[in-house]
Amino acid sequence: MKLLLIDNSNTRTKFALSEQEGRFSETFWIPTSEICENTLTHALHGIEFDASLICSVVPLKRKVLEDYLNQHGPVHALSCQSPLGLGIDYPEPDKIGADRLANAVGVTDRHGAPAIVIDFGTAVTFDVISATPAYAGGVIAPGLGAMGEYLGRRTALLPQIELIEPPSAIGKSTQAAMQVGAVIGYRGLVREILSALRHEMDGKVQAVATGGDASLIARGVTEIDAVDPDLTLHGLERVARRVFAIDGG
Ligand SMILES: Nc1ncnc2c1ncn2[C@@H]1O[C@H](COP(=O)(O)OP(=O)(O)OP(=O)(O)O)[C@@H](O)[C@H]1O
Ligand SMILES: CC(C)(CO)[C@@H](O)C(=O)NCCC(=O)O
Ligand SMILES: [K+]
Repeated sequence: MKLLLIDNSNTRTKFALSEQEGRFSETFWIPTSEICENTLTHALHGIEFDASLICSVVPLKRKVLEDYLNQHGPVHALSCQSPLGLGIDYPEPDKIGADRLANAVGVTDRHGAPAIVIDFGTAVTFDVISATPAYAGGVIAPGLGAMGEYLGRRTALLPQIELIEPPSAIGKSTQAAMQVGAVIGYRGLVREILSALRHEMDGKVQAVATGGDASLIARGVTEIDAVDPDLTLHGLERVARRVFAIDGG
């Protein structure tokens, strides 16, 4: 059975086909702002699949995706009601972003629990999975992109910057100085939050990073144990296999 997995996030919407567990083909992305019936028809032209699973944190786009995919077979939208294989220890489970739930499933399945998963996307999210395993809550902070963009928009003299490793901590240009603030400053944010989370948990807890900016920020941060770029997709696949009753689900 061929599954179409869709991660509908605020910046990019990622698509992947899965026929064999853990192997993704036909992976591509579309800017989320451009998701409409037309772009979907073009992007999915010639791609065959039997069922699809949507993980959306953009309700209007989720509706467009669901309406389109419903014409092409069974569709499941990931939520706290989905067969996650995890408990949820949280006062209002239906308020948790579907991507955060997918990340919790992915990290538990691939790395075990307890764990902290950090997703460096438009926002950076930290999600905690207890030893049970159960989703226990987490942290939402501005993404690295937002940190870079904000100063360029709100000041007269500061430019937009490219988010790359600065050559030294002492910035020798406006751009370099801003890159230190964003990239090195961001690593400090990550270390401090991880330390506070681990302080409230028992024993050794691994931290796994994913999302667009994960490899840049994780560089040299020993508090992050692994970078797993496709963690959200793996979580989606795991849930899809259960929903559509595929072997190994
Ligand atoms: N080709 C790219 N296009 C857009 N962003 C990119 C790209 N490559 C890396 N990035 C970085 O990835 C970040 C966005 O990450 P990602 O694609 O994981 O976002 P997202 O999943 O849409 O975010 P979110 O889930 O928070 O909405 C941006 O801050 C940017 O710095
Ligand atoms: C935090 C984001 C934007 C990260 O993609 C998403 O998970 C979301 O919109 N969540 C809803 C609020 C919450 O998770 O508490
Ligand atoms: K994401």
